[in-house]
Amino acid sequence: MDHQHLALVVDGRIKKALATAASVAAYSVLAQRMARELLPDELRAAARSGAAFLRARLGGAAAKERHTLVIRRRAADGGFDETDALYDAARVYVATKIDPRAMRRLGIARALSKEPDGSFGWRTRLSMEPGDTTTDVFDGADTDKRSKPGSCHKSLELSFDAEHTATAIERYIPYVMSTVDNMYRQEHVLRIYMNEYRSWHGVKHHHPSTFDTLAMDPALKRDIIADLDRFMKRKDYYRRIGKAWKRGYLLYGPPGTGKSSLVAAMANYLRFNLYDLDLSEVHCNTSLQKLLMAMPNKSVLVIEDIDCCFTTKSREAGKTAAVPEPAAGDGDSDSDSDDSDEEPERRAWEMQNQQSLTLSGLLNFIDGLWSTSGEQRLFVFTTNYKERLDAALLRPGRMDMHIYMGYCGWDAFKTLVYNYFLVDDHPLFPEIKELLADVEATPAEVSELLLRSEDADLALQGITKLLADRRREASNKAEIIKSDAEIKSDPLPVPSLEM
Ligand SMILES: Nc1ncnc2c1ncn2[C@@H]1O[C@H](COP(=O)(O)OP(=O)(O)OP(=O)(O)O)[C@@H](O)[C@H]1O
Repeated sequence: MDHQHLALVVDGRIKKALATAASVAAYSVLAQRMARELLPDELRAAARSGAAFLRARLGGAAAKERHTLVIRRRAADGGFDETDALYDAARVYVATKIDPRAMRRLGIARALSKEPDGSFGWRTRLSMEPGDTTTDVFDGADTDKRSKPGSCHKSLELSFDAEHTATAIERYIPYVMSTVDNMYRQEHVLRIYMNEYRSWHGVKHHHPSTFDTLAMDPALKRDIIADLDRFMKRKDYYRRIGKAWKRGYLLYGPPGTGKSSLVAAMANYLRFNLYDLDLSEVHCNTSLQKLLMAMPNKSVLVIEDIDCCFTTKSREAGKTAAVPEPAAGDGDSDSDSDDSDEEPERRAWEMQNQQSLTLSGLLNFIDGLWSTSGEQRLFVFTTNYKERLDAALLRPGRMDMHIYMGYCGWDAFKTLVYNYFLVDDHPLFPEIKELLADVEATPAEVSELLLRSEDADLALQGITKLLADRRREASNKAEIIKSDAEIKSDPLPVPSLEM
């Protein structure tokens, strides 16, 4: 017998483990962890699988009809070298289910794998051997996967009770695909793209900011994470309500409160590439459209300091008659860069017509028909001065979430101290907590002081001093203002001259 029985077990806990910890190149690590943490499930699954197998083999009154899906290495109509995407995904998925302790025979290999930071390292990979079995439980339904390596083609077989056919095809297969997609995303090195004139240029993005390291109000942080999670799951929802699968965030607050860090944390969390749009490089709406059209799915568009990007003049220009523009090139661009042989006349024309880049042009494009041509795109605008923003940007429904990034509160402070020193308590904490309630300091200021010393005591003393000085200055200032006000309300009697 030259085939594999792969009996996979998926329940809520394993799904979670896969979502957070799985790595395509770390099958063995994951498998060992799962074996350690989830042994009772595995045993349960093994028992279930055995029973199902016996039922199917022996027949009898209790045996249920089983259906099988054959996942071939090459799709029936695929070209000679074309490997079926589902076959690849299923093999990767199956590998994550291996419990080395439960297998008598296992394939083992050493391979060079790319780490998330872009470096390479050796990893051990385990794989199923012919004759092995694993069971997966998806929403309570058992599925068996079997692999049949043949002489001309290989295939995997997925079998399940006939009553679960719709679940297997419509939900389980997409689940396997998206699980593997997420695993690849965790491994994929993120990039940040910047625009130069009409094209994007990308570099590797290793911004260390994550939601764990971000210092902010914990409830707000939870809300943002929940919002992102909801957004990612809502493909069918957006389709049903007839809206583009995109989401807009407006981040506002004083300089140094973590707006850029939050953008990086969002991109890292979703594993999306960043497109950092510098509008001073964009001279008209056509160029803007070209750039946006080159922005792929699953990406984040960021425009920083949006309040500085559009002058009143340019806002109004959008309302006046459109300036005739030279015919745009092919807008159906998938590439990141397409302006290498841009005609100098076009560039000159656009430079002369800078006023034609408008906020309404940007917003119309983001909300318009183009927005429905892509999926899973985030738009993030940041500003230090929300009150200066155009009403068109603030109107309800324009940006889905307005997020205030404020001065360093107590929880944010503790996060920063933990980030830098792995310290979650200190004798100076009560005094600092009291000071933070009275005076304003940005997380950037606090971070800078924490970075100055490798000694937590010294760093915290520095912060205590900064905050105490600031409180003293504020109280001196308040005293002066108060006495000025008293003088004004109680002016010295002016001598009057009586004739
Ligand atoms: N909320 C925060 N959590 C963690 N670190 C922070 C936070 N805010 C600021 N920092 C630290 O300060 C540096 C500057 O912060 P960041 O650029 O994110 O602030 P910003 O609000 O975007 O500032 P600006 O408005 O000037 O662009 C960061 O690199 C980080 O080290």
